[in-house]
Amino acid sequence: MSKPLLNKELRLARLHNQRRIAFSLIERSRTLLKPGTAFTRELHELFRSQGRFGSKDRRLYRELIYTFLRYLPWLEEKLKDQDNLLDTLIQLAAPTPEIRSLYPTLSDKTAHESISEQRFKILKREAHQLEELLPPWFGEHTNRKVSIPTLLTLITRPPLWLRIQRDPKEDLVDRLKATATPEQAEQIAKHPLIPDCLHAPADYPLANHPSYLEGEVEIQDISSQILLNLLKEPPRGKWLDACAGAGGKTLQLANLLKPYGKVTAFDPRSSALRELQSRAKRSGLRNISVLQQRPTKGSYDGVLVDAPCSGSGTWRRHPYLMRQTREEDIFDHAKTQLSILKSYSTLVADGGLLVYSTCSLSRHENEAVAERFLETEKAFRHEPLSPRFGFQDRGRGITVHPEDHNGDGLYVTTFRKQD
Ligand SMILES: C[S@@+](CC[C@H](N)C(=O)[O-])C[C@H]1O[C@@H](n2cnc3c(N)ncnc32)[C@H](O)[C@@H]1O
Repeated sequence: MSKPLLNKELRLARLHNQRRIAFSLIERSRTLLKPGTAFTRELHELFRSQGRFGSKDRRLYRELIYTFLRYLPWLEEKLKDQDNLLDTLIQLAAPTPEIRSLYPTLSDKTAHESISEQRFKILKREAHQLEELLPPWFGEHTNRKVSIPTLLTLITRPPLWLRIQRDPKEDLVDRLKATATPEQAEQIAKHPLIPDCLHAPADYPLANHPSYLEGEVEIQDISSQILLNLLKEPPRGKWLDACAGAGGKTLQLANLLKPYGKVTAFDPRSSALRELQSRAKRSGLRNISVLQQRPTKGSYDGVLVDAPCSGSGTWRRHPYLMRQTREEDIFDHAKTQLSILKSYSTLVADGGLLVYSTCSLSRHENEAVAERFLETEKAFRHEPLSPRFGFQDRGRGITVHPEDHNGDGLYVTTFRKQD
């Protein structure tokens, strides 16, 4: 047998194997959709159970599984036909290098739709039908009508948003472009409106880039970056980031505070705090401290309560949440949010600011919680956010929708404690 023929056969055998593994993982991932299942952790375990999975394998199978979850209501019937399901998924998924390697297996050689928002058309559906992909209660919960642009955003994964954390010595954009493919390089640019914000394609290989390893840039979704830029006055003094998670906002806050203030971060998840500490170290910022115990005393000029929530604003990044969240979960979250907000409001100094935010698009977790808070906490008044980037606080906070800046969805409102 000649060598090229052998290579072709090996390649086909590999593709066949990849498709078999993908299908089995997709079937098994459906069992992780029960409400309350830690989907990402379980998926990680599922990948580990496959033995020798490298980062490329994980990227490939995750992209296929997440694509499946985005379109689940339309794809369930295709589970009966493995080849048909995989061919469809390969066309719907983002054309990453790993996905591209699967193209030749498409039986009908259909060209991949280059415009991500139009890919659903291969399923012979119209844009308005995309609503069928969302949980039926969702439209009733949002404070803006679920429009076609909303739907198109919710079914596509967002780009990689970066925040410039340190003034770069030389042109950062050029350095990021230097390690990108020509296609990726074309999409790397500074945002024209949002300070320090950079756009890169979702598949940009950032993990080993010196600018990332040395803390010159951090990963932070654009809407999350917008949040602190909407405060009426730049933050000053002593701040508490009460629900800091892995520190996305802690780092940005520390940057905005320096050299006039500092931020103390807390989160009940010690693993998140460990990640926060390593990111803080990388950033070189010295005005961040971490609390391992929930703070019960103290008086802060600002307290940020970025509360745990349903995460519906992050469905495009975490499509499993769209499949796991039930309407009753939203109401449970709202109760927890109100209680967390009230408990940390006691740490706000007289004249200080309390910031409440969620990455939910449900008004029950957002405006309704803020209203209930103001009903009982008479020392606080709503303080309107700054009208920037086209947003306007009409007395009920601001919702940044995923389609506004091609990022996550979130809600933010602020309360001033009276002197
Ligand atoms: C939306 S996430 C925070 C994201 C983070 N602020 C960021 O910018 O990356 C909500 C966080 O609240 C934490 N949390 C849950 N219950 C809490 C509580 N009672 N007090 C403080 N944090 C809590 C969760 O562990 C989770 O990390």
